[in-house]
Parts: sequence; C-alpha cells; structure tokens
Amino acid sequence: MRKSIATVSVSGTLTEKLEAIAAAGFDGVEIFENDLLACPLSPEEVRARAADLGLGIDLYQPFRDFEAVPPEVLAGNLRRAERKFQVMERLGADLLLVCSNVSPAAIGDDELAAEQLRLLAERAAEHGVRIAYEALAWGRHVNAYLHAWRIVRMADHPNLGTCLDSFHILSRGSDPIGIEAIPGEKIFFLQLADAPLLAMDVLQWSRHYRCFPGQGNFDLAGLTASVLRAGYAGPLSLEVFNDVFRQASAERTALDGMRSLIALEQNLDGVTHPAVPAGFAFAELADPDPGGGTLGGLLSALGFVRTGVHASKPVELWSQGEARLLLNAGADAGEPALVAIGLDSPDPGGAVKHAGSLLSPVLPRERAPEDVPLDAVAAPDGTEIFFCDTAWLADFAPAAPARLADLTPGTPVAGPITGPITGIDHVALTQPLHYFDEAALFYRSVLGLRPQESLELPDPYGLLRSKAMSAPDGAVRMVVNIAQVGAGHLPWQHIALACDDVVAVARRLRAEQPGLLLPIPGNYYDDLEARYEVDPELRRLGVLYDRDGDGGEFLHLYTVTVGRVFFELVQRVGGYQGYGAGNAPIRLAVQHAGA
Ligand SMILES: O=C(O)c1ccc(O)c(O)c1
Ligand SMILES: [Mg+2]
Repeated sequence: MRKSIATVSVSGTLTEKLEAIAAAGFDGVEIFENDLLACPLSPEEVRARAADLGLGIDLYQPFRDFEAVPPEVLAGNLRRAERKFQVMERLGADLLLVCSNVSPAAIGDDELAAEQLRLLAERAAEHGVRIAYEALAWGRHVNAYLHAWRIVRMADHPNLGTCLDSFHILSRGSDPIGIEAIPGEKIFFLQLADAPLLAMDVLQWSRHYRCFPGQGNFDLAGLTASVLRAGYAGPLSLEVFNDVFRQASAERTALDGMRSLIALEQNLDGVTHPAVPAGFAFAELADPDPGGGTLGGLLSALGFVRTGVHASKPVELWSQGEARLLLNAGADAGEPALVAIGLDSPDPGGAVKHAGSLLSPVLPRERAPEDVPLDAVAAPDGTEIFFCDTAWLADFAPAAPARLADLTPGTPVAGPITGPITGIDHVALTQPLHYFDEAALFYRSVLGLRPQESLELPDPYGLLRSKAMSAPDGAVRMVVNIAQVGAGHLPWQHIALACDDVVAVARRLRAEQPGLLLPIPGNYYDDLEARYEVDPELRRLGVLYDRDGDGGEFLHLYTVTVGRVFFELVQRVGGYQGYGAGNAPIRLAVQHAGA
C-alpha cells in the first residue's frame, strides 16, 4: 500500500523533513500547515522539491474550527478556506483535512454542521479539492469517528469524506468494528498513530505521547484491517506528535516510521515471525584485559570456567551450565562492555532476512574463511544481535581452565561445567532516550518478543524508564532501559544469570570475596522484614527479595560494576515472571554511591 507520513512526525525544517521522509522510502506526505508557514520556499517550490524527491503531497492539514458555527462566523471561515484552497492548488495538493471544531462557540447541531460542510465541499470542488472531516477526540461536540461519519453522510457531497485517525478512535476506547459499515470510498484518508496507555487528558496524550504503530499499546493491525475491509484504498499515513521525535534525527525517525508500516503490513498479511529465539546462545563482552583479568576474575569467582578459545580471534568462551559468555579482547570498547548477544534461532538465515525486510542493519560477516558463518543485525543501540544454531561452538577450540598462552590445540573439552548458575535469564540494555521507542519496535518486530511491563523507577539523579520484552515462553527476556538523568547518568548494561541457589552463591562469595557483591543498606531489610517473614540471612548476605501476588518468589543479588557492565544472579521460584523492579531503585542508589 501507499505509505505516507505527516511532516509533524519528524524533526527539522520542511525541506529537511521532506528529504528524510523521501530517504526512508515514503511515497507521500501530509504537509502540516505550520511547517509550510515557517518555510521560506513558495508553495510552488515546495511542490517541486517534493516532486524531485519522488513524494506526493497527499494531504494538507489541519483546517480548524470550521463547522457548526453561527452565520456571522461562517462567512469568515469560508473566506479562510478559499485562501487555503488557493495555497493547495499551488502546492498541488487536493485533499484538505478539516478537524472537528473545538471552539466553545461551536453549536451542537449536526444538521448545521452537515449543511456548512456541504457548503465547504461545494467551494472546494471548484478548486478540485476534497475535504476529509476528522473527529478530534477532544472536539467540542464531535469527538467520535461514527459521529463525524454521520455528519459526512448527512452532508452528502462527493467532495466530502471522512478522515480516520487511529489515535482519536482508540484513545476514546471506541470499537473500530464500526468502520466496516462506512463505504470505503467515503474514507478519504487514514492516519495511524499508536500510544502507550496513559491515564491523562486526551489532548496532552495526543500532542506529546503518540508513537509509531507497534511502539505503544493500541491494536493498530486490528483497526487497519477494519479500514481495509471497509474498502479503503488510500495511503497508510503516520501522524505522530511526540516530544522525543521532535528532537531526534529526522532520518532515523522517518526510517523507524517506515519500519513500523512494514511490520504492520506483514502483520496484516499474516506473516508469522520466522524465528522467535529459543534461548540465549551467548553474551559477548569486550574485555580489554584478557587472560583472567578483571572480568575473567569476576567470572571465575562466580564459578565460570574458560572452556574454549576462538580459532581465529582473541575471544575466550567462559561457561557454566547453559550460560555462555564470550570475552573479546579485540572489541574496541576500551572497557568491559556488552557488545553482542547470541540468540538460539531455529532459522538463523530466515531471521536475518526478516530483520533485513524490516530495515535493520544486517552486519557484514567479518570472519576467517574456516569460521562458521554467523548472521547478525545491529540493535538500535549498536549491540550486535547474532542468530545462531549450535554450530558457532565449533569455532572454539577447547581450553583447559588456564592462561590463554598455555593452551595447545586439541586439549580435551573442560566441560560441561555445572554449578549453581544454569543459564542467562535476561539481558538489560540502556538506551539513549531517543532510541527507546525504536528499541521497543525492534525487539518486537525483528526478534518477535512481546512487551511485558513498562516501569518508571526512581534513581537518585533522575528516573529510569524500563520496558521488559520476552519471548512467549520466557526463554529470552530483554530489558530496555533509558536513564532520564543528568550528569549522574550511568550507561550500564547488565547480564542476569539464572541461578538455582542464590543464597549458596552469596554465602560463598561473602566468605571468599565480599568486595565483589553490591552492598545493600540495612534500611532495605528493615522494610523487607516489615513486609514479609523472610530468612534473616538475606540481610547478612545482601540478597534482595520480591514476591508476586501468586506467591512466586524472586531472590537476586548484584555484583559490582566492571567497566560498563555488571552481573545479576536471579532465582525464580514458583513461576515468578517479573524482574524485582521494586528493588531496582535500591540497586541504582548503591551503584551511584559507589561510582
Ligand atoms: O492535535 C491536533 O490539533 C490535531 C490536528 C490534526 C490532526 O489530524 C490531529 O489528529 C490532531
Ligand atoms: Mg489526525
């Protein structure tokens, strides 16, 4: 289908917006009036610029507060409209969006509204212009899409139709099924925006928090399917008012908008996700101090053993249970940092093809000819995501748990290594603010993860926004964080390791290397013990605790941070599905104090 986007959705001047929108592959634009008013180019020049870029001007908008006004106001409104028709002729745009009147002067009289809109449509027809009437969710009298449609039907003019906007429909909780009763040719335009569920004034919600389809909580696929079933054949057009998008790179935002429409189309076409990951194959860390240095020392203390060395790269494999960590001395992060995640994929080639269809950067394979091929894409924050079958392990020559220099090829495999750590439970990545929505869409559409809880957690110097995403069976869990904080911002990432006895590990570490564990304040335990009857040993060990409504329990502890990364040990008991979010503010405060 034809794909468009309103210029208000991306940052920049009108010409910058048009360039970014064209580069992302859109067919057309809705020109938002303010963008034109502030533009030094004439409408003819804007038209030529858009044409040069291969963009059609699908809509001009908005025309406000027109219908259902007293007679003395009508004359002025028609005069105003006449001028806009002239601008539109110069722009080469033939569709004008009229949004429902929000003025206190508007009259709650559908017949009057219909009569005046018919008059407007007659005038528009003389200029070859059509009118698309849209119900704003906060319209004075008309705020529901079926109400706007009734007025359009009453007015009964070929140059008057309705514009449907998913935000206005879904924010009010209207059922989109009613769309299917509107004749498709009377739906002149479809605007798509998603949004997170927020309990707030609908105008503020619309003007600041809209996002692209798939980034929020609305069912855009369901609504769009209804619009298509009605027989609509016009563009799918994104119209997003978002405070973050207004500041972000226009190119990147436009590309993400295109990605959201491709994902929506795939969803409508019933394209099922080819390869939802079945588990974590590995997490790869940059390690500028290899051979059992800081990171290796920490992993040894946690019971990991170096079990392999890469055949052609300075990469070590450290294992325990199904938890596999790669320490890469060649990655140029300058300090220990998470650089890549390997996911067990039932179809690595298909997964990369799918990622490519969603415009994710597929990474070149830099490898020696004898290495097993690995397919990878870049996540929005630059972390490399590898899709793996088990073949990747063949690149690693078995290593005795010794110094790298001591290894000789052919040493017997030193594994499997069993211990209390059984695998990778989740990986948490900290994103820059302007990649947060993009990341949510990436993990959802490219990896097939489902959004879980979204949280805002107090940090001593700001607020941490956090969104958990997981595979349907919980085999892969990711946490996407953004730190909305000032100078104290810590760009940390962490790997949470599943453990079947956190208390036993804590006992051993407290006895042997207490400096590796994050100290937890006594006040935390005073509160914890007030809420639950927990083992007093948790306090001595610095183990954190949470319980869900069904009696599921969560025991966890944190290591100190090395470079940009720290580890968490987590023990889920009785089907606990969360992440101990209530304890995160304690952890953040302790980490800041020690930084
Ligand atoms: O917020 C507004 O005023 C506004 C204007 C035009 C639209 O199409 C819309 O959905 C909202
Ligand atoms: Mg709209």
